[in-house]
Amino acid sequence: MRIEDYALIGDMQSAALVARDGSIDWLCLPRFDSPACFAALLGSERNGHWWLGPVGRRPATRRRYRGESLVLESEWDTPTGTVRVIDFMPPRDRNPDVVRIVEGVSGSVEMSTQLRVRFDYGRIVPWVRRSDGHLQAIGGPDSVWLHSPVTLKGGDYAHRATFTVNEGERLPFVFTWHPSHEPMPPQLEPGEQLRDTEAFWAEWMSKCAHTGPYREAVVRSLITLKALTYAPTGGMVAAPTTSLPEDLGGVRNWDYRYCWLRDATMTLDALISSGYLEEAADWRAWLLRAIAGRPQDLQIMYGVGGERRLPELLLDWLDGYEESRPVRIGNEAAKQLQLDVYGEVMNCLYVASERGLPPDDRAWTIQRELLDYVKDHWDEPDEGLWEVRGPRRHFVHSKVMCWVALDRAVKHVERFGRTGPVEKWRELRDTIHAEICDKGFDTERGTFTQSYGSSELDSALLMIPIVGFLPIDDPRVTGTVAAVEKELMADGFVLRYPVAEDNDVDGLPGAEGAFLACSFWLVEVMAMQGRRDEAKDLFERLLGLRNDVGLLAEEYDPRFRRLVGNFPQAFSHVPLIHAARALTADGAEPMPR
Ligand SMILES: OC[C@H]1O[C@H](O[C@H]2O[C@H](CO)[C@@H](O)[C@H](O)[C@H]2O)[C@H](O)[C@@H](O)[C@@H]1O
Repeated sequence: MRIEDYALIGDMQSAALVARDGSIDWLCLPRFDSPACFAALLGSERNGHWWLGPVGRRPATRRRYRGESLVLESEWDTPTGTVRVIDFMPPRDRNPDVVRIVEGVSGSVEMSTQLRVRFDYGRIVPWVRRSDGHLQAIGGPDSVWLHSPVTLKGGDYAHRATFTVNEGERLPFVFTWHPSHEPMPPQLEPGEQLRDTEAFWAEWMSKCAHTGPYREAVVRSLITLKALTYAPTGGMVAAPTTSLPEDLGGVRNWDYRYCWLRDATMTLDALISSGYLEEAADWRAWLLRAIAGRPQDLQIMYGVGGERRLPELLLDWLDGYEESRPVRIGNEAAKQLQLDVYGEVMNCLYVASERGLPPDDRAWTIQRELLDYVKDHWDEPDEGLWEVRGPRRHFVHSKVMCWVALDRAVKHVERFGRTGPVEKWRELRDTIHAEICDKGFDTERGTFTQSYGSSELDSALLMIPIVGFLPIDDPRVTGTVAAVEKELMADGFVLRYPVAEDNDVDGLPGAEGAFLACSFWLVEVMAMQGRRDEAKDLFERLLGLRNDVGLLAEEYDPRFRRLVGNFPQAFSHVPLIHAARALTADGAEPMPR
């Protein structure tokens, strides 16, 4: 299956990927970052999956989400009739459930299902038994139950059934996880769960403040971002998958099931600007707990519960998506120095205050400590927002975001009467600004560069006008935007930096596709420059990369015309929302974000 063949369902604690042919190929329980019980996505069906569809196994004729919800409907037209499968995960009460309801739409259709549970990322074949007519699979700490009027029979380490569904009939399947030492959880009534799940999403969408064009794309992005939040703590994952390759067949395979301060703050900016302040309050509480302690111990990412240790492990029993090895869990980038996150956190908390998030003294105390850290470390080299695995550098974007940290602190004082050494912050803000303009700008080429003294470009430089570091009509901005457009485009989309088989910009072998976030940033910048037609054209081409249910991965590889990287990716859906807003706004001022 291609990455774009998957749809997402989730319960704000974990998520599953449902293939176009009705197979659930990825599901981690009970949390986003728990071991997968279906890992066919990164190996084969032998690593666990749950297929449900008409016999003969073929892609659905059409799929959609039911209205503005995360309830998926796949329909197959067959020679004998039409059948619908409704897939969803009810927002969690106690145990995680996947509910699948088969509905006869017309005629009668012969259906089939195959369930292979493999705990621990496809490695553990569970012990399966039947109790009171229900199927239970147990392996170590995990237990799952399948409740259904359809009886599945075992053989060849899988459970299968074939059955007929007639017009007007409904046959439910409910798959429930619980810790294996606990008794079977109470059974759900699937029809009631469907109503409640739809009501949950309707209620959440009723708060959406987005007006203007592109509503459908913005709404799907908002729902996807909400699905990536971890409800118990307020944390949010960058994507629900690990190791979907940025380079098909290559080694650029990373685990995104963690809470990056960068991705999370950007997600919040998008949610806040769309009217969702509650998520901002939850995330601020998560942040304060996660970073509690000494500011020098701040990490750039955490587990969704605030965990700090995310050691990288290789799962050698998985072949990888289209043989893209290694499959990694954990992420060593957690230990990197990425100075931009200080600016992102300060900006996000400032925007939240502007939008009415009530003040919190503890939050301000921590912000002041973060500023102390910036004061002492802004002039050090770091790994930057792209988390390069090569040597540290003086990344221009990192320094710009240090400027943002101080700028938003000053504004916080000016606007909300907070106290702090504001004169010192102003001075340092000016010092950083002057150094960037001096050391990060190539006067001969008329462009800012990726790092001090380098000749490389970087699309993160598009953030310079977006965050308000320089005005959009400053010649240095004009030159940088022109250079990015000239040198970093592939098939009309934007690369983050000039990565190719024969250079070593990021310390990794192989190449990668166009980075979708950067392409959306260019839309925003073009809109600010008054190039509305070009901005609209690029934006609509980007929308054309979404799959049939509106989802985007991290990158698009123009060589293969395919989405690549983890999926669906918050870092792509966030700038989609900002770009849509920029196209409805008027003028060259940076968007409040
Ligand atoms: O390119 C190498 C790095 O790739 C990943 O980082 C990317 O994903 C992050 C999560 O969305 C994002 O915050 C970052 O800007 C991206 O470069 C990976 O997580 C890193 O371990 C890896 O070094």
